[in-house]
Amino acid sequence: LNFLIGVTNGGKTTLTNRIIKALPNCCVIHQDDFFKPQDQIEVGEDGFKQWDVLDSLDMEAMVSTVRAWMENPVKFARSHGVNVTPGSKEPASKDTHILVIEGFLLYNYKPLVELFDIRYYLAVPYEECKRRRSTRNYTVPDPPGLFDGHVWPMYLKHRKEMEDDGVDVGKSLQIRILRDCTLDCKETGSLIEGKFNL
Ligand SMILES: Nc1ncnc2c1ncn2[C@@H]1O[C@H](COP(=O)(O)OP(=O)(O)OP(=O)(O)O)[C@@H](O)[C@H]1O
Ligand SMILES: NC(=O)c1ccc[n+]([C@@H]2O[C@H](CO)[C@@H](O)[C@H]2O)c1
Repeated sequence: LNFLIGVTNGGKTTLTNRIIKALPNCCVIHQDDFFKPQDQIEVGEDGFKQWDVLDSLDMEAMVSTVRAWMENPVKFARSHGVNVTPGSKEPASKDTHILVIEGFLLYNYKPLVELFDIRYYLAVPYEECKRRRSTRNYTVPDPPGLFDGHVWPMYLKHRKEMEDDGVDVGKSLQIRILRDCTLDCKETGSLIEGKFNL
């Protein structure tokens, strides 16, 4: 299981799409697909719909989807239209199957944190993040002031919680990932950090 987490507009989806194009037997689960319907999103004291909190996501459904892949990656791949290499369905097949899970709030949900093998963290500075966000069209468009009033403060809060919980990123691996991902880093202008836990 590979986890790709990072700030909104850090380039997670872009990088994920490149990874799945480059690798066979590679499935992806997007956390954004698990947002609850709009009418179930709470409105905070600040007047904003609280999209950037765990309560806005059906995390149990997300974990069930991850478990479905773990139980039978070949079946999961086929039902999601992912090409599998011939022979993968043999019981003794040694083919490697990869799952990429990408999202902005993955490390703050314990049942998911327990499952990861490899994780990467994408970050972009405030100004760049705000600029990119302003070009996006989400299914529910950002009301004026949402970025500074909700999105960025929640990002800082969750990042701090993650660090306080000791979900740190390994330095040696960071170097290795930086080397492996030189191209992507240059292209995304993103900071990429990672940790292997094998
Ligand atoms: N290498 C890059 N250089 C410049 N802009 C980029 C790069 N990669 C992605 N972007 C732009 O940044 C925006 C966010 O990219 P992407 O959708 O991959 O991010 P994300 O982390 O998945 O965001 P979110 O979680 O909010 O959906 C897009 O408009 C995309 O075109
Ligand atoms: N995908 C959606 O339904 C949706 C709706 C409103 C806001 N968002 C934003 O998506 C980002 C994560 O990718 C978060 O910052 C949400 O604000 C998504």
